[in-house]
Amino acid sequence: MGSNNLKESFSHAVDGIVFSILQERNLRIHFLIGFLVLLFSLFLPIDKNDFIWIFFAVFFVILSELINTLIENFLDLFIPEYHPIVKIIKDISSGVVLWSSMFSVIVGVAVFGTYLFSWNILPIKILGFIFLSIFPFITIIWGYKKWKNLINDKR
Ligand SMILES: Nc1ncnc2c1ncn2[C@@H]1O[C@H](COP(=O)(O)OP(=O)(O)OP(=O)(O)O)[C@@H](O)[C@H]1O
Repeated sequence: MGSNNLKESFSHAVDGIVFSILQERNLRIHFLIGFLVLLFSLFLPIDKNDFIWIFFAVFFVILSELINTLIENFLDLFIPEYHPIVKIIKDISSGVVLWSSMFSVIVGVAVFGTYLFSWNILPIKILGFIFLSIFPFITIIWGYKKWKNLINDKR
Protein backbone atom coordinates (compact mmCIF):
# COMPACT_ATOMS: atom_id res chain seq x y z
CA MET A 1 0.00 0.00 0.00
CA GLY A 2 3.07 2.27 0.15
CA SER A 3 3.53 4.84 -2.60
CA ASN A 4 6.30 4.00 -5.02
CA ASN A 5 6.94 7.27 -6.76
CA LEU A 6 7.13 10.98 -6.11
CA LYS A 7 3.99 11.77 -8.11
CA GLU A 8 1.92 9.34 -6.05
CA SER A 9 3.31 10.65 -2.75
CA PHE A 10 2.44 14.19 -3.81
CA SER A 11 -1.04 13.09 -4.85
CA HIS A 12 -1.63 11.42 -1.44
CA ALA A 13 -0.48 14.57 0.35
CA VAL A 14 -2.88 16.68 -1.74
CA ASP A 15 -5.67 14.16 -0.99
CA GLY A 16 -4.99 14.67 2.73
CA ILE A 17 -5.33 18.44 2.43
CA VAL A 18 -8.46 18.19 0.24
CA PHE A 19 -10.04 15.72 2.65
CA SER A 20 -9.29 18.01 5.61
CA ILE A 21 -10.79 21.01 3.82
CA LEU A 22 -13.95 19.05 2.97
CA GLN A 23 -14.27 17.65 6.48
CA GLU A 24 -13.42 20.68 8.64
CA ARG A 25 -15.54 23.80 8.45
CA ASN A 26 -12.99 25.72 10.55
CA LEU A 27 -10.26 24.90 8.06
CA ARG A 28 -12.39 26.29 5.22
CA ILE A 29 -12.96 29.45 7.25
CA HIS A 30 -9.22 29.80 7.93
CA PHE A 31 -8.38 29.30 4.25
CA LEU A 32 -10.94 31.96 3.33
CA ILE A 33 -9.68 34.43 5.94
CA GLY A 34 -6.08 33.73 4.88
CA PHE A 35 -6.96 34.32 1.24
CA LEU A 36 -8.75 37.60 2.04
CA VAL A 37 -5.88 38.81 4.25
CA LEU A 38 -3.30 38.07 1.56
CA LEU A 39 -5.52 39.66 -1.09
CA PHE A 40 -5.92 42.77 1.07
CA SER A 41 -2.17 42.95 1.66
CA LEU A 42 -1.62 43.14 -2.11
CA PHE A 43 -3.22 46.60 -2.08
CA LEU A 44 -0.98 47.96 0.68
CA PRO A 45 2.63 49.03 0.25
CA ILE A 46 3.78 46.21 2.50
CA ASP A 47 7.50 45.49 2.42
CA LYS A 48 8.96 42.04 1.91
CA ASN A 49 9.59 41.27 5.61
CA ASP A 50 6.11 42.29 6.71
CA PHE A 51 4.53 40.30 3.91
CA ILE A 52 6.50 37.23 4.97
CA TRP A 53 5.20 37.69 8.55
CA ILE A 54 1.62 37.90 7.27
CA PHE A 55 2.12 34.86 5.07
CA PHE A 56 3.72 32.95 7.95
CA ALA A 57 0.81 33.80 10.28
CA VAL A 58 -1.76 32.56 7.73
CA PHE A 59 0.29 29.47 6.97
CA PHE A 60 0.80 28.70 10.67
CA VAL A 61 -2.93 28.79 11.51
CA ILE A 62 -3.73 26.48 8.58
CA LEU A 63 -0.89 24.16 9.61
CA SER A 64 -2.21 23.93 13.16
CA GLU A 65 -5.75 23.34 11.87
CA LEU A 66 -4.43 20.46 9.70
CA ILE A 67 -2.69 18.96 12.74
CA ASN A 68 -5.92 19.36 14.72
CA THR A 69 -7.82 17.53 11.98
CA LEU A 70 -5.21 14.77 11.98
CA ILE A 71 -5.49 14.29 15.75
CA GLU A 72 -9.31 14.29 15.67
CA ASN A 73 -9.44 11.66 12.93
CA PHE A 74 -6.84 9.53 14.66
CA LEU A 75 -8.80 9.58 17.90
CA ASP A 76 -12.15 8.96 16.20
CA LEU A 77 -10.67 5.88 14.53
CA PHE A 78 -9.29 4.30 17.70
CA ILE A 79 -11.60 5.66 20.42
CA PRO A 80 -14.95 6.59 18.84
CA GLU A 81 -16.87 6.52 22.14
CA TYR A 82 -16.83 9.27 24.79
CA HIS A 83 -13.67 9.24 26.87
CA PRO A 84 -12.36 11.93 29.26
CA ILE A 85 -8.80 11.63 27.91
CA VAL A 86 -10.06 11.98 24.34
CA LYS A 87 -11.80 15.15 25.46
CA ILE A 88 -8.57 16.48 26.96
CA ILE A 89 -6.51 15.64 23.86
CA LYS A 90 -9.11 17.12 21.48
CA ASP A 91 -9.44 20.24 23.60
CA ILE A 92 -5.67 20.71 23.69
CA SER A 93 -5.57 20.19 19.95
CA SER A 94 -8.19 22.94 19.52
CA GLY A 95 -6.16 25.04 21.94
CA VAL A 96 -3.18 24.76 19.56
CA VAL A 97 -5.32 26.31 16.81
CA LEU A 98 -6.53 29.06 19.14
CA TRP A 99 -2.98 29.81 20.24
CA SER A 100 -1.68 30.09 16.68
CA SER A 101 -4.70 32.24 15.77
CA MET A 102 -3.77 34.60 18.59
CA PHE A 103 -0.28 34.84 17.13
CA SER A 104 -1.75 35.70 13.73
CA VAL A 105 -3.90 38.42 15.31
CA ILE A 106 -0.75 39.98 16.81
CA VAL A 107 0.99 39.87 13.42
CA GLY A 108 -2.11 41.29 11.69
CA VAL A 109 -2.46 44.14 14.17
CA ALA A 110 1.28 44.87 14.03
CA VAL A 111 1.51 44.96 10.24
CA PHE A 112 -1.89 46.36 9.19
CA GLY A 113 -2.01 48.74 12.18
CA THR A 114 1.28 50.24 11.02
CA TYR A 115 0.29 50.60 7.35
CA LEU A 116 -3.33 51.64 7.86
CA PHE A 117 -3.23 53.74 11.04
CA SER A 118 0.49 54.44 11.55
CA TRP A 119 0.29 52.73 14.94
CA ASN A 120 3.43 52.57 16.98
CA ILE A 121 4.47 49.51 18.98
CA LEU A 122 2.27 50.25 22.05
CA PRO A 123 -1.05 48.65 20.91
CA ILE A 124 0.89 45.56 19.86
CA LYS A 125 2.66 45.36 23.22
CA ILE A 126 -0.68 45.69 25.01
CA LEU A 127 -2.25 42.95 22.89
CA GLY A 128 0.77 40.70 23.41
CA PHE A 129 0.56 41.31 27.15
CA ILE A 130 -3.18 40.46 27.17
CA PHE A 131 -2.60 37.24 25.23
CA LEU A 132 0.38 36.05 27.24
CA SER A 133 -0.59 37.04 30.76
CA ILE A 134 -4.21 38.15 31.22
CA PHE A 135 -5.67 35.49 28.89
CA PRO A 136 -4.02 32.44 30.57
CA PHE A 137 -4.70 33.93 34.01
CA ILE A 138 -8.44 34.43 33.38
CA THR A 139 -8.91 31.10 31.61
CA ILE A 140 -7.11 29.21 34.38
CA ILE A 141 -9.34 30.78 37.04
CA TRP A 142 -12.46 30.26 34.91
CA GLY A 143 -11.69 26.67 33.90
CA TYR A 144 -9.85 25.43 36.99
CA LYS A 145 -12.71 23.51 38.61
CA LYS A 146 -13.84 21.94 35.34
CA TRP A 147 -10.31 20.80 34.49
CA LYS A 148 -9.66 19.51 37.98
CA ASN A 149 -12.73 17.25 37.67
CA LEU A 150 -11.55 16.05 34.25
CA ILE A 151 -8.06 15.27 35.51
CA ASN A 152 -9.58 13.39 38.48
CA ASP A 153 -11.77 11.38 36.04
CA LYS A 154 -8.61 10.50 34.12
CA ARG A 155 -6.93 8.96 37.20
N1 LIG B 1 -14.80 10.88 21.92
C1 LIG B 1 -14.88 11.98 22.66
N2 LIG B 1 -14.74 11.91 24.00
C2 LIG B 1 -14.79 13.04 24.74
N3 LIG B 1 -15.00 14.27 24.26
C3 LIG B 1 -15.12 14.42 22.95
C4 LIG B 1 -15.08 13.29 22.07
N4 LIG B 1 -15.26 13.73 20.81
C5 LIG B 1 -15.38 15.06 20.89
N5 LIG B 1 -15.31 15.49 22.16
C6 LIG B 1 -15.43 16.89 22.63
O1 LIG B 1 -16.09 17.64 21.63
C7 LIG B 1 -15.22 18.68 21.13
C8 LIG B 1 -15.40 18.81 19.63
O2 LIG B 1 -14.90 17.62 19.05
P1 LIG B 1 -15.03 17.29 17.51
O3 LIG B 1 -14.30 16.03 17.23
O4 LIG B 1 -16.48 17.31 17.15
O5 LIG B 1 -14.24 18.46 16.86
P2 LIG B 1 -14.78 19.66 15.94
O6 LIG B 1 -16.25 19.83 16.04
O7 LIG B 1 -14.18 19.45 14.61
O8 LIG B 1 -14.12 20.89 16.71
P3 LIG B 1 -12.74 21.63 16.50
O9 LIG B 1 -12.14 21.26 15.18
O10 LIG B 1 -13.13 23.06 16.61
O11 LIG B 1 -11.86 21.20 17.65
C9 LIG B 1 -13.81 18.27 21.56
O12 LIG B 1 -12.96 19.40 21.71
C10 LIG B 1 -14.09 17.55 22.87
O13 LIG B 1 -14.23 18.49 23.93
